[in-house]
Formats: sequence, C-alpha cells, structure tokens
Amino acid sequence: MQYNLYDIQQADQTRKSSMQVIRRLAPLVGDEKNRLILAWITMLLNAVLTLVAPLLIGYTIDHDIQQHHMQGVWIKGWILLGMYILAWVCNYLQTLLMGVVGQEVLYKLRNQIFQKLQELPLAFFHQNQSGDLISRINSDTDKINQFISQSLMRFIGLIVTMVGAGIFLISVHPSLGLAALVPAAGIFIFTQLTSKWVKNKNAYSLRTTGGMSAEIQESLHNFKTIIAFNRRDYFRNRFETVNQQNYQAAIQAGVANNLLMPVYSLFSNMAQLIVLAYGIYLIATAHFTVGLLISFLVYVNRFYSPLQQIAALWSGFQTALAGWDRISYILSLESDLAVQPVTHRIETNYQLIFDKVSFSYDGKHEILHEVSFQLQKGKTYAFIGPTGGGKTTIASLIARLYDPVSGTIYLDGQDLRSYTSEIRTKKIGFILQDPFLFTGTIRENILYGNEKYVRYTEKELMRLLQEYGLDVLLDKFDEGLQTRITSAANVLSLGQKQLIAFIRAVLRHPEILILDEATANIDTVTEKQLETILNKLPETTTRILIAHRLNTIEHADEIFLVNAGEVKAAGSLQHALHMLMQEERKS
Ligand SMILES: Nc1ncnc2c1ncn2[C@@H]1O[C@H](COP(=O)(O)OP(=O)(O)OP(=O)(O)O)[C@@H](O)[C@H]1O
Repeated sequence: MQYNLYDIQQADQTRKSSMQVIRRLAPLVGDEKNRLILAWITMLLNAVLTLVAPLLIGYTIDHDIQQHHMQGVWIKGWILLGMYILAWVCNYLQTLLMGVVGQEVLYKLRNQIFQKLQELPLAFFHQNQSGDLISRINSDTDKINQFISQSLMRFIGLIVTMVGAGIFLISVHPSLGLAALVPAAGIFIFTQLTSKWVKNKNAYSLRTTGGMSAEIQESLHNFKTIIAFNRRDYFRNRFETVNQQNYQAAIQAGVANNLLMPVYSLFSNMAQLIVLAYGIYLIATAHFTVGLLISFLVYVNRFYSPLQQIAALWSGFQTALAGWDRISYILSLESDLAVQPVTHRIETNYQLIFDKVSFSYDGKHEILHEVSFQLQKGKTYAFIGPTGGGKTTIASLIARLYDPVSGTIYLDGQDLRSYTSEIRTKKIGFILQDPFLFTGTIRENILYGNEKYVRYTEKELMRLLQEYGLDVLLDKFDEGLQTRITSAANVLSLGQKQLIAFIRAVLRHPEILILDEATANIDTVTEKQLETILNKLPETTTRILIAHRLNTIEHADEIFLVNAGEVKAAGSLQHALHMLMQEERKS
C-alpha cells in the first residue's frame, strides 16, 4: 500500500516541463480531428494570404506606381481587397471551429475527471479537500477551454506567419534579413529564461484558487458548528488569509504574464530601426528598391507583431498548461483497490475470516495488529470497545473501503479483494453512524441502487415494507414515502436519517449486515422495533453490530472486544463488560 499516493497538492509541487504537459494534452484534442484539420486549413490559408499581400504591395509600387501604370494599380487593388475578404472569412471559420473544439474538450474533460473521481478510493478523498477538487473540475478545465477555443489556432497561425515572414526576409535579402532577425534571438533567450517562472506563478495562482474554494466549502459545510461555537471570526480570519494569498498570487501571476509584452515591443522597434537604417544605405548604394524596402518593413512587422501577440497569448497558454498539469495528475491516478485475480480459495465453513490482518491509515500508526477472527453465517456478532479502538476500521475493511496492509480477509473462502464491487456490495450491507442521503424523496433514497424494487408501484412497495415490518418506521415521517429530503438533509434528525439508511440496507437483502452505531440516535421504542425487524431477516443473514450502548448487543451470539490494535473474543456480555472495565482501568 502506497501512502500519500493520492495527495494531489503534494504532486502539484513536482513541476513538469511544458513539453511533457503538451504531450499529455494532445490525445484530448485528438478526437476532434476533422474540425482541427478544417481549422488548420483555414488558418494556413489566412497566414498565406497575410504573407502574400505585402509582396503584392511592393511589386505594385515598383512595377505599377513608379511606372505610372494605373490600370495595374486598380487590378492589384481589387486583388488585394479579395484577399483581405477571404482572409477574414478564414479567420471567422477558424474561430467558430475552435470554439466548438474547446467546448467539446471541456465537456469531455469534466466527464473524465468526474468518472475518475468515482473510481478513486476513499483514501483519495481523505487526503484531498473537496473544494480544491471542485475548483479543478470547474475552473481549471475552463482555462483549457479558453486556451483551445480562443488561442490555440491563433497561436499556431501566428507562428506560421512568423516563420513565413522570416523565410521571406532571409530569401529576399539574406544580410538585411539576418540583421532584422537578430533582436528575435534576444526575445527567444528572454522567453526561455522566464517561461518556467511564469508557469510556476500561474500554477501557484491556480493552487491558491483551489485552496480558497476548499476553505469556502469547509465553512459552508460546518456552518452550524461555526455558529454554535461563535467561531465566525475564526473562519473569517482563515478565509481572509487564503483570500489574501489568492490575491497576491494573482497579482504575481499578472506581473509575470505581462512582463513579456513590453520586452517584445522593445525588440520589435529595434528590428524596424535596423532595417530602416541598413535598407536606406542599400538603396543609396543602388542594391535595393524602395518597393522592396516597404515590403521588407511590412514583413519585419509581420514577423514581430505575431511575437507580440504570442506574448499576449502566452499567459493564457501558461495558465492552461498549469491547469492541465493539475487535472492530468488526477486522471493518471489508479485506484489501489482494483479487483485482484483469485489466487486461491480456502475450504471453510466460516463466512468471514480475518487472517492476521494489520492496518494503518497513514503507514505510521498501526490501528490493527495481526487481527484474526471468524464469523459464521446467520449469527449476530457485536464489536465493542473504547472510542478510537478500531471498530469502524474493522467495518470499513469488511466493506473494502480500504485494503489491509498485511494479512487477508476471506469472504466465503475467497479473498475479499477478488470480488467485484457489484457482488461485494450485494453481499454486504452497511449502515453508518451518519448516513448520507441524496436530494429527493424517501422512496428514492431507500431504493437507491436497488434494481430489484426500483420499478415497484407505491402499493407494491408498501406491501413489501409491511412484509419486513419496515412500514412502522415510515410513521415517523409526515408524508411517508413521499417526504422530501433536501441536499443537506438537515430537515431530518440524525435518528430519522438512520431509519432511512436502515430501510435502504434491509431492502437490499445483504448476506452480511453491518450496523455501525446505527441506532445510537434512536429512541428505545423505535430501537425495539428495529430489533424486531432484524430478527425477521432471513436466518442466513449475518449481523455485525458495532455499539456503545450495551443493551443493544445483549442478544449477540458472540461479542468481540476491540482495543489497542487487538480483537479478543469476550464470550458472554458479563465477561465483555468485565474486560471492558479492565481495559479502561489500564488506560
Ligand atoms: N480516515 C482516517 N484517517 C486516519 N486515521 C483514522 C481515520 N479514521 C479513523 N482513524 C483513526 O483510527 C483509529 C480507530 O478509529 P475507529 O473509527 O476505527 O475507532 P472506533 O472504535 O470505531 O471509534 P468510535 O467508537 O469513536 O466510533 C482512531 O485512532 C482514529 O483516529
């Protein structure tokens, strides 16, 4: 088991080069091949038209204007107009196509991340804050969309125009061309030196946005506690700190992003000056024409102006790369709870076996140490012990929310890890201390994931509930099955939520039913009703009760004491109580 594997904040610290990130971005736009090819053609046509126009202007000056050949001037004028209109159409089409590509990528990317989040194990969510994850799904993906839809093709188009202009400058007059390109070398070196720094500033800015989102999420989630303890000031201060960090990071990113622009302008002006001075000297020595110098100056502009525009797009590019960096790490994660092949089966009459199971959440503190016990089908087992002893951890291991660090858990003689999640969740039902309910009605919540009864009519469902004795529990809700539950489920008491989770678990007919403090918030009358329902379950259902209140476990067939990494069979309730008191005295 690899600890901290899922800590995405830590992964953010290991920066990758732009090329590494771009290579991983490529498959994402690969599906949009047709649109990309079309956008590429329109972009290329636009670049060619933009490049040919100055040549035509220079030619017209030297061959038509200077020779007073007016008809030639008119014809070239109309051709130029046609070229500009065509270039505009190409530009428009390309923007349209890339807008669609950007949205498609955004849509797919968000789906992919969400799907990945569903596959990742619980450890991932313990190691990361949900606010930061939301920020990655919402904001970072949109940074990539913005870059693809608004900048990508323009970016490539500008590079094509620049290369074309550079080729023209060198081929028309090599020495003047080279002189014009010298300042570009300065720009190249400057960009190389600063781009890693710019990207890091943008990555930090995105990280602080994620941190702020996590802070908001935590405050909203714990709002009741904040008010109850009058800790508004504490959370306000915490928010102010992350907001301040985000503000400063955004300013730093802005400074970094806008640094290139003035530097590019400076180098571009230097190039114009060099061409003008050297060009006039060449004309004076009869080695160059006026028309060519004008074309040359336009091409110098065609070379440096894209550079300036690239500088403006550069920040978007760096932000998109930083965003993609943060997203692609999540996409590359694999669940360490994958289904394992069946290596061997053991012959046994026990339904569930813990064989020398050790477990740790963080690799440092061992919660369970070589724990062994066996459970038989159809019996009721109770796990008791002091707070923090490891009872819930045992239940989590049975539900395979985690894998043991060492040792094996066998379910019906087969390694628990070799069952698919469908089969495992069918066999094992779970009622938690604080169950999670979805927005919707009680009916929807109790039939969640239950394919067998999901299409039952209200009447059929009621008959079924009566059969199991569950109908009495619905009396606790004003509108019965149709009672609405809001997203936060705050309209219900904890006890009511536990009742819904109870009905949900019983209706799934699990072979093993685990109740983790599932009745801790329920009154004694209702608790008796639950006991009757549990007794009505098929004889083959194994019940595992985790409880603090000892009256709830008096009918258990066997009691286990869980403490300090060990599980001991306690025999009778009397003996269990005695052991518990001894343990408490020791601690
Ligand atoms: N997700 C987690 N990450 C790290 N440590 C955890 C996690 N969940 C529980 N622990 C630690 O594991 C130990 C056992 O916790 P567990 O919840 O299994 O105890 P418990 O016996 O069920 O306690 P309680 O009776 O209070 O429910 C505790 O020390 C707890 O702090």
